[in-house]
Amino acid sequence: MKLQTYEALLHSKYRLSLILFLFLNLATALFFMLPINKGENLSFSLPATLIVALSILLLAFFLAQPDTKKPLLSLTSFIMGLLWAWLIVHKSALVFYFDGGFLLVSLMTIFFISAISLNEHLLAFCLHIAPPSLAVLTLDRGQHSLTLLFTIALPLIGFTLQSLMQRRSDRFTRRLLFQLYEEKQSWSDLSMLDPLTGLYNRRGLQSRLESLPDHHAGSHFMVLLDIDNFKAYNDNYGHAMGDQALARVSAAIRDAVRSRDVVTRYGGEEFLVLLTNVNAAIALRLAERIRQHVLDLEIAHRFNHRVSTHVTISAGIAPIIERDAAQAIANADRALYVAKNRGRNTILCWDEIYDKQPFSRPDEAI
Ligand SMILES: Nc1nc2c(ncn2[C@@H]2O[C@H](COP(=O)(O)OP(=O)(O)OP(=O)(O)O)[C@@H](O)[C@H]2O)c(=O)[nH]1
Repeated sequence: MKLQTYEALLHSKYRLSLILFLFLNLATALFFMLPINKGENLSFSLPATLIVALSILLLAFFLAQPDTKKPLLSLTSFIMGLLWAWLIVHKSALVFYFDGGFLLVSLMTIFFISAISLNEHLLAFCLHIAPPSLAVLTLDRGQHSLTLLFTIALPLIGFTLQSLMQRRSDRFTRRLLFQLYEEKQSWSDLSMLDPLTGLYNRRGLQSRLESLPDHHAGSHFMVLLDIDNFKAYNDNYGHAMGDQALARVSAAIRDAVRSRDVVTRYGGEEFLVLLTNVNAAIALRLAERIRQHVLDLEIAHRFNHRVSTHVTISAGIAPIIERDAAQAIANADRALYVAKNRGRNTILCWDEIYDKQPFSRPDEAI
């Protein structure tokens, strides 16, 4: 579940409350048009007609405008509350026998509408019941104060407490969701990094490739790098020293290129650098800088003696053509093998070997 999905869920709940609220107002106002006493005609009072008309209009509006924002619910509730107060005053004048029963029923009806449709919106709830409650208390003139106050206070207190609990639980859910989302993000970030070197792994590279902006052919380059004679280094200095060397070489590669370039640990002692928005000359210069930075580390490697007394690196470079990164990597790989054949500590561009004789892998050549 995404954060946006949760927000969308809250919005759809809000919208449903609004529609239910209008529907209940509409139905109740129509019911209030029925005659109070037997034998009377339908009473089309102005406030009841206004509630019906407003409910229909707003229902049509909200159904047509699904993105309507929250404050409208409070405003609509208050307007409806005022109209209900007006309707109760109007209707009470027509009641044949006044014993407070009509006021009580009216009040309960308003609370019924609010409790069902506004149970998650305390402000709208209060704005809806306030005008009719005041109207009822005024009309009653203190005759049934206790009963009416009890009828108003009990649901109001209950509703407020329930609303506070609901808010706490909503806040908790929201916090939990944010926390889970952040954890998911950091797990996802970690899953793209190589733990030894801190560089991107293949998954990280894939993700960066997917977000690579469109470019004209040949403006991004792949540089595949491989530490020379690393097996001999491991065999003679031990695996732990090998790990240290790998970490230092990784840092040197990262240092040598620009921050927008993507440096990946592609395999054991193999690295892939995605150089973005460069031309062939700059790509070659950056690869040369990497080679020099690694040599400048001066990591002793006696078993690399045919090449140097320090750890060295070889590289193959190839442009990405028609967004085909896999083909560019394959081409860079070929150039790398030829570079190894040519004595290691060497950089070679794909176009230098393109269309030339098939080459053999360095191990096969030795
Ligand atoms: N210490 C350490 N060694 C690793 C790691 N991953 C791969 N290696 C070692 O890297 C070495 C790679 O050796 P090879 O593929 O034979 O290549 P090489 O000896 O570097 O020879 P060339 O590439 O031809 O110059 C192997 O001995 C692997 O065990 C790692 O995470 N840590």
